[in-house]
Amino acid sequence: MAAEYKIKVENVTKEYELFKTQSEKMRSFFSLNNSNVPHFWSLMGISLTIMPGEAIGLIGVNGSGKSTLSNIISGIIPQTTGYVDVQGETSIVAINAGLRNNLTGRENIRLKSLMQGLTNEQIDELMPDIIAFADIGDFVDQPVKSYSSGMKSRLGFSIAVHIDPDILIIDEALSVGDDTFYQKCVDKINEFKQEGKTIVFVSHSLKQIELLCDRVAWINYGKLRAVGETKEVTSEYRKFIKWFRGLSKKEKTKFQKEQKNIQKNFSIQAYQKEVTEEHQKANPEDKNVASEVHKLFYGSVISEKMSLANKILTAAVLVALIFFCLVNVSGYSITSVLGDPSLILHPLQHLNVP
Ligand SMILES: Nc1ncnc2c1ncn2[C@@H]1O[C@H](COP(=O)(O)OP(=O)(O)OP(=O)(O)O)[C@@H](O)[C@H]1O
Repeated sequence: MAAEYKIKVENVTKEYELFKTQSEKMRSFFSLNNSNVPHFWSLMGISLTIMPGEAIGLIGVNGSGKSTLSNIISGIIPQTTGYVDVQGETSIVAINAGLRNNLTGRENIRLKSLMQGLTNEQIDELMPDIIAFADIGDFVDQPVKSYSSGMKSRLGFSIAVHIDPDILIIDEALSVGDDTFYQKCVDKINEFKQEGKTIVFVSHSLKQIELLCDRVAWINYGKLRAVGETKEVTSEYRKFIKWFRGLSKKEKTKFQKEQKNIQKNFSIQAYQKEVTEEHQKANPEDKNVASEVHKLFYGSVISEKMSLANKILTAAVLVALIFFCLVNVSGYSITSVLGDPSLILHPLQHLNVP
């Protein structure tokens, strides 16, 4: 049976390790203990269901996790834990996502369309419409790095809407265009809505959100603070913004620091325990709640980190490889070297170095 929803995220979290340097990141790959690296939880358990044909707005202050969530939904980055199910093809338009700077506009159109599964014939057919909608003139054959942010946004938006996705995710992409382009986008988004397509719209502009969205989710420092009717949630959010602006500079810094500390000190184990207890309360007879919640947390996750077992295995393979290389160079048999490892230091063979 087909799912009723279009997008479902349950108990989704996202953790980042804040490495200071690239070499620190490399070292952590082989290290057995990463506890010295500061951790940051960009999302701390988000659950949200989005229905077909719905236009849902994501709002929240800078750094609250809106782009992280929209990138997880569009499959650009994996979640750390939790369940994500997206029924259909997504296409994301974001200010800084998707376009390759060294390629021309035309090449970007082809690349992105191919990545979305279109054939070259389909792309040839769509090309003039995409270029016309983006309205970037002769720049279409120039590298994207020479575009203004408005031009990039127009091109990104044009590609995204013309490849006809089931789900359109727009992350702040309308904020850099001029009024004429903005109106064109609004018309296109309304067209999409009438066709019953699903839209996830990330914006700091409450006016745009109120104009385009049926429902709004307010993400606040990694948590879902409210979700519901657009007017109700934007009104709550406006109250929060007013309260925040009323604080002194010192109070603002203190508040933000406290929120960030909560995100740094978030415990996934404690959260999993909390969710397990909630599920157990709702289903007191269910004996398998703990394993069900564990599956919900980790069942559909592709781990970005190497497990301890994998690290040990990789290290063992490396050591074995080095050992066999040394034995080979030494000229002794493996059994001789195993009997007397010091033989490796006195090779029978000598490399003929000119
Ligand atoms: N690759 C990364 N490494 C470390 N931290 C990251 C990374 N990407 C995002 N973050 C952090 O995650 C948090 C959420 O970022 P995100 O971009 O999702 O917020 P946002 O709500 O979209 O913000 P904005 O409104 O400014 O676009 C921020 O504190 C950010 O610094």
